[in-house]
Amino acid sequence: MHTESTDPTRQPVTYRPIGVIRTPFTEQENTPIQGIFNPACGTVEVFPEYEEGLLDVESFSHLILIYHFHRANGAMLRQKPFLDVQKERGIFSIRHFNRPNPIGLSIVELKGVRGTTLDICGIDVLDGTPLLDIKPYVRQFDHREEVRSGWVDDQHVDDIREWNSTPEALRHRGRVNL
Ligand SMILES: C[S@@+](CC[C@H](N)C(=O)[O-])C[C@H]1O[C@@H](n2cnc3c(N)ncnc32)[C@H](O)[C@@H]1O
Repeated sequence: MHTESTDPTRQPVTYRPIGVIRTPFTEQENTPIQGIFNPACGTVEVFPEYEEGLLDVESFSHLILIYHFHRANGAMLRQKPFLDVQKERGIFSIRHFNRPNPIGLSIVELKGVRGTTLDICGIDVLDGTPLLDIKPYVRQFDHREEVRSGWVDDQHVDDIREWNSTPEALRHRGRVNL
């Protein structure tokens, strides 16, 4: 999938983690497929050199965490998503961790700030996931009233929390492709 090129737009990009996400999850199969499914809590441990960047973070109820799927195991361009096991979808239409650049994002609830440790809930990542960035979730920027959700709408899933407790969801609990 990688193309050797001198084209400046195709050069590798390197980031250093700003911290690590601590969660109760050690196996992919047992990790929530989206944080909204499960109120699981954990912590974000920001490395000390970034402490100043946490100024004012405590005034937000929700944060967007951007991280590296460090246990991804290969890039794919098509996958069957969790909610639609019959049909493959393009990787950029689903949230699978095996992506060309294994970057994930989670909107989490911020419960408290203790120095460089953030207490969070609604997390869907493995323990030890390297954190790349934190952004505030801002209702005025991030919420949209009228949205289309592509193949997810086709599954007639209006409230994903309700779907999550159906027998169908329980049967597919081991699949983690959404
Ligand atoms: C479907 S992804 C969704 C993550 C994120 N909310 C998103 O939309 O980008 C969540 C799944 O990724 C897997 N996962 C979580 N953390 C991971 C990591 N650090 N490396 C590899 N896979 C991970 C787990 O199986 C989890 O159920």
